[in-house]
Amino acid sequence: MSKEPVAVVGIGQTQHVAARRDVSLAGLVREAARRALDDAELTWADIDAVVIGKAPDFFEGVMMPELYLADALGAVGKPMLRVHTAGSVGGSTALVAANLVAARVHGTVLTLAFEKQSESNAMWGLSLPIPFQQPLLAGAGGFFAPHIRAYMRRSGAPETIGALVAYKDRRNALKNPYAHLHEHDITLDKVMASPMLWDPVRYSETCPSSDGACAMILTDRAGAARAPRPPAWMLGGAMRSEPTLFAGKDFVSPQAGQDCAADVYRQAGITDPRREIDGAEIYVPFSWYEPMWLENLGFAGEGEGWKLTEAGVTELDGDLPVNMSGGVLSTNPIGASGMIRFAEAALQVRGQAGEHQVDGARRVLGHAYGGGSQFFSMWLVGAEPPDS
Ligand SMILES: CC(=O)SCCNC(=O)CCNC(=O)[C@H](O)C(C)(C)COP(=O)(O)OP(=O)(O)OC[C@H]1O[C@@H](n2cnc3c(N)ncnc32)[C@H](O)[C@@H]1OP(=O)(O)O
Repeated sequence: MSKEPVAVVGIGQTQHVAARRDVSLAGLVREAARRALDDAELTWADIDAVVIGKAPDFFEGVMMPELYLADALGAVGKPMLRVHTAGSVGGSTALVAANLVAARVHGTVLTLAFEKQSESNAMWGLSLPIPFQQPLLAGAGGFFAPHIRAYMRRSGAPETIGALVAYKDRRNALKNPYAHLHEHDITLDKVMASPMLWDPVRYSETCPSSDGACAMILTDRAGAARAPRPPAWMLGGAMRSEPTLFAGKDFVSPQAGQDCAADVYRQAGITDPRREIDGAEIYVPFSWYEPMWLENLGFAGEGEGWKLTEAGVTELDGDLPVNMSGGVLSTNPIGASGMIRFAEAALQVRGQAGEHQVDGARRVLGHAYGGGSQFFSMWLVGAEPPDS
């Protein structure tokens, strides 16, 4: 039996900031959910099931928050499910919800991902002492910096590439009212003069820690026909995992990421991603991950990703715009960040991305990764249904 086509008919985000002291976790998620319902012009009664995701509980110190969020998310008397795949969770949560629609288990599903990092300290939360290793890691930056160095050495990329990505993403964020960082005085010189945090990652080349939530309403063909605004259609979606450490693991271009992208392209009938995809929202928490993931996702050959960045191809008005919303580099409520990538891709093909809209975007990729580059989730959305 063929799968039911899946449409995104509602999207809601909170204002992403360093600390949302005015709301509880429940208040934060409800705000995003309400906005998604309003966008779809639906009520809580129209939702058949709720699928939520967030990164590890120790980010807020609230264990199993899903136990008390059922009420805030209108899930009393309905199925509710929590997904966890570290930083990629926002993407995999959306895919679990999409698969419930595709399999005709539910007609309309609310999916939501969140993080309220101000309740804790993500950098030190991510500095876990791993058995049998030197306890020298300071946060995710400490973990990923050596892999960036490996990429720089392998590709021969000039030192300026990371700053170019940061300068672009922070300028894009100025066009996105929901973005956390709005640095109106940003310049390339300012990025390059910012303090070195985790060599080679400077202060302006890292993501902030954010509070925020993102929600989407996913529905079937009948639901899409009733939608008040143009839907985004899922053309392909996939997840892949691999262990954090194993002999032969390539941290610069993990096999799981390559396989995940290849699966999505196969489902969507894409044979040349660089030419057939109009833009991408890629999970880039540290600026150098833009060229690294461009290669991992097949947009550039090995060692060539930085050339796209340097040539301006990934700028908002470039040939392959990347992180039009300002990306993770400007907003990182970790658990929500993957879903924000998926939602921003959907906004683009719905023509509703406002000032950071790419003219005529028809097919856009949403990407997320998490853990020690071990979980990947991606989807490709289009302006037309998959069978059109
Ligand atoms: C899979 C993954 O997602 S891996 C990535 C996981 N996330 C991380 O590793 C988080 C990395 N970032 C950090 O650890 C922190 O934001 C740091 C170290 C860069 C800065 O730490 P702090 O100065 O203590 O940040 P804090 O959250 O208190 O924010 C202080 C101010 O600086 C701003 N700020 C935080 N980071 C940045 C940044 N990188 N660039 C510019 N401004 C920033 C905040 O918005 C806030 O401003 P506001 O008071 O006007 O709202």
